[in-house]
Amino acid sequence: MRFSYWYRHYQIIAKYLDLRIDKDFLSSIYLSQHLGNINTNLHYFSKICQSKVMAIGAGPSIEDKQIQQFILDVYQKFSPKNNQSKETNLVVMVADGASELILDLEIIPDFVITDLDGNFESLLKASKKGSVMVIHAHGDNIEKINSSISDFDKIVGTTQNFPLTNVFNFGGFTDGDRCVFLADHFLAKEIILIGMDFDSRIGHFSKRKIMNYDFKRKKLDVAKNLIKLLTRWTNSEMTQISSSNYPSPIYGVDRNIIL
Ligand SMILES: Nc1ncnc2c1ncn2[C@@H]1O[C@H](COP(=O)(O)OP(=O)(O)OP(=O)(O)O)[C@@H](O)[C@H]1O
Ligand SMILES: Nc1nc2c(c(=O)[nH]1)N=C(CO)CN2
Repeated sequence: MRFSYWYRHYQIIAKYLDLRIDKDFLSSIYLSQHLGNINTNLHYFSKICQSKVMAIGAGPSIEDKQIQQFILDVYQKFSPKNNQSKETNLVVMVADGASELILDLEIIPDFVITDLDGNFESLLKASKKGSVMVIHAHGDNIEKINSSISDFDKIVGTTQNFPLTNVFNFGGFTDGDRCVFLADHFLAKEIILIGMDFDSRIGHFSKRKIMNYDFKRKKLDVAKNLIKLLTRWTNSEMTQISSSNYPSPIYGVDRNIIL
């Protein structure tokens, strides 16, 4: 997404959520400093091109057994070690809190998209097992950026503000919709949205203690609207998988499948 186009949306989001744009910028500067001058390996993302991406959020539907079975079935069928056809590579992208479940299912995510707000043990475990950590700097995680970056191995920095050395802006806001923007940016052939239940209750794998419920709900509104916006121009085919317990259709996606 072109930065100038994103920036207009970011300004609207900042106003809606009452965010401090200066603090967002400061956080990105710290992240850039921590990552240093050695070029980030953007080669990590090359596997996304023409792939099938499972973009997994922490909505309540991932607590349902049939959704977990769906994730396992897709993984078993298309993961590089099982995929005989080699036509479509599978890439697993997980938003923050959902990494706990995905690791429990014995899947190592290719990418964990995080603002370091999720279960820290799961983030560390994913990183130790080889996941690329796509770490997002914003005005409300400055302390975590400064204290935790050195705990992770393969890191790519992101921001919702101006891009800086080793800190990229691929568009998107919450960890869930940023998975989808990242997959689109690196030209995924297909994006399967799972656990993106933006109209439902806050998922158990999302933050356990919600400090500000209204703020969290508003962030989910933003996420849903951004994905709707992306459906207007993306060339990736988008399929949303949800469960009948938590219907949260995103209009504009190519297919809505309710399990
Ligand atoms: N009902 C839902 N509850 C929670 N997360 C959801 C839901 N539906 C979709 N999601 C997506 O799953 C992602 C889970 O991420 P998580 O809540 O762990 O971290 P986050 O984006 O940093 O949120 P926050 O900082 O607000 O806690 C969210 O970013 C959101 O995009
Ligand atoms: N300033 C600020 N920016 C964000 C925040 C947040 O809490 N504060 N949360 C996000 C993920 O949900 C994404 N961006």
